[in-house]
Amino acid sequence: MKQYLQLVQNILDQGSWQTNRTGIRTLSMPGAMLKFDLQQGFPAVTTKKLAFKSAIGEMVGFLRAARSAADFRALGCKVWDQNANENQAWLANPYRLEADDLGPVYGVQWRQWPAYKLIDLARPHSQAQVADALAKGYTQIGEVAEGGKRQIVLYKAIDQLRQCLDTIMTDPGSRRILFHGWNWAQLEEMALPPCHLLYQFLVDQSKREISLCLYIRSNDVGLGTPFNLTEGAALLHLMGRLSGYTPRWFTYFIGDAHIYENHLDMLQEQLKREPFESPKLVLSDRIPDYAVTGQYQPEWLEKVEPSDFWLEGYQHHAPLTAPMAV
Ligand SMILES: Nc1nc(=O)c2c([nH]1)NC[C@@H]1CN(c3ccc(C(=O)N[C@@H](CCC(=O)O)C(=O)O)cc3)CN21
Ligand SMILES: O=c1ccn([C@H]2C[C@H](O)[C@@H](COP(=O)(O)O)O2)c(=O)[nH]1
Repeated sequence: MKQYLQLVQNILDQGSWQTNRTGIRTLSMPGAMLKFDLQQGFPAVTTKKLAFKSAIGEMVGFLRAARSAADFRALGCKVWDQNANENQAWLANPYRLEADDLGPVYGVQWRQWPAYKLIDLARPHSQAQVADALAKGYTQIGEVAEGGKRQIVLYKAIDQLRQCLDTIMTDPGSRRILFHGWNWAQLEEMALPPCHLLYQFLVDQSKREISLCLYIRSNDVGLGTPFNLTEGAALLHLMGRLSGYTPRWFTYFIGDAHIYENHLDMLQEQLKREPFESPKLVLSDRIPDYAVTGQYQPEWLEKVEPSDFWLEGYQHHAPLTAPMAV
């Protein structure tokens, strides 16, 4: 995983000091890209011990639309505890429901993006529009009268991830297979607005390969990047397994790439270490391979467990860690 070390070195060479909401300064660099051929191995950091089980637990939590740090802990991932319970701004936020609550973060948007339609009954084809919305799974939740106009309110929770998987199956040539976490209508209800927020899947029908472009608006290169690389690549493997395509290119775009001041020692130490060969990700045989079964089983998006994922041949240097900025 030389690319990770190159990113760290680039930030050290070209970054500049910035202040931010956490009170811990960062060396920051605008714009970075890492691109991995997953056929050559899994992008696990090797210059320290990757908390693989924790990262996979977080991803499984996203798949299940978790909104509580307790849900993540139950999956073996403790990294949300501080954001849920130690951030003063969040503790004072009226949308925080209870201890451990995170609000409608990541998975809630991935699996249950709230969608509303307002249909003015006086406008052309309004009845056909209502019928179309009902056929697409919306339910009528009310009626409002605004300025004398009658409007129907319809609601549905959009399962963006499932729609992506469905589209990979039904229209693999589509250039619209993406899901988004940045829901402006709910940002203020979240403990933290999403960092990894745009996932686009690209299918190569002739090679029977699937690729992912992931955009991360803000990335903590010391702690966040190793997790985000693991989760993005594992998600691509899972989507490939369920749709019968081989995972290939994982392209990782960062908006604000930064190193927190108190992570510098950890990263300097990693730069002194020679990276090992990349390991291989293995998915349990429990997860049905569409290429083998020919049976589409999208319910496995929810059924997978952290124990269904493991690394083979993972060689790493001694563990290193550093505090998370809250
Ligand atoms: N400042 C900050 N950085 C982040 O990367 C981050 C947040 N906040 N808030 C939300 C999530 C949580 N993520 C995190 C948070 C902490 C670790 C972390 O402490 N990792 C340790 C080991 C953790 C473990 O053993 O479970 C590490 O050494 O990798 C990783 C990802 C990524 N996110
Ligand atoms: O998956 C994640 C989640 C969070 N981060 C980091 C990036 C930043 O250091 C903080 C978020 O703070 P903002 O002020 O909202 O940018 O968390 C990450 O790297 N990966």
